Amino acid sequence: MAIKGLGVVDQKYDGSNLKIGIVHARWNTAIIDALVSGAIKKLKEFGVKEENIFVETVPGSFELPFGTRKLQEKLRKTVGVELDAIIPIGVLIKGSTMHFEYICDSTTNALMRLNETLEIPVIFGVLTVLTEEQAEVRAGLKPGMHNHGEDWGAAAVEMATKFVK
Ligand SMILES: O=c1[nH]c(NC[C@H](O)[C@H](O)[C@H](O)CO)c([N+](=O)[O-])c(=O)[nH]1
Repeated sequence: MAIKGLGVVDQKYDGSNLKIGIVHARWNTAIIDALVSGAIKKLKEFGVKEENIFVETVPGSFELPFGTRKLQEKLRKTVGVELDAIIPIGVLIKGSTMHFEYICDSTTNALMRLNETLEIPVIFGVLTVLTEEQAEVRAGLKPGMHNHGEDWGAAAVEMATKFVK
């Protein structure tokens, strides 16, 4: 029996009144696109309306914290929308230098701190993998493998329902 993983996701959460932001990087786009699709698919399964899913992109994962914080501010200013949760999505793949480690660590800590700054759940949607194969597996791009983007969508709905609405 599989041990690791989120387990059964309780479908009782009603996402029909939730407004969810997704900020995704544009590095490793084949993986990003699969993760974003998985997150949106799961959000819709919980009843989140398409018009209440606000997607913005940034160049790379290092820009996710700034883009995540500014998306909430931009939506508040332009369309008067208050988000109930945000899902930053990025894919960091180890190269031949220490660049990967520094971006993983700094971005992860910055996103964690945003949970306090923004007062809404900021879901950790950043893959930090050693190979492209690991990224494909976690984006559900290998037969029978699970798309972690779905877990992030489910986490956003649960956290927003329990602690924001
Ligand atoms: O999202 C990523 N950004 C990456 N670098 C760009 C970085 O996030 C910034 O966009 C860039 O440094 C400009 O600030 C990556 N690598 O360098 O390998 C990567 O794998 N993934």
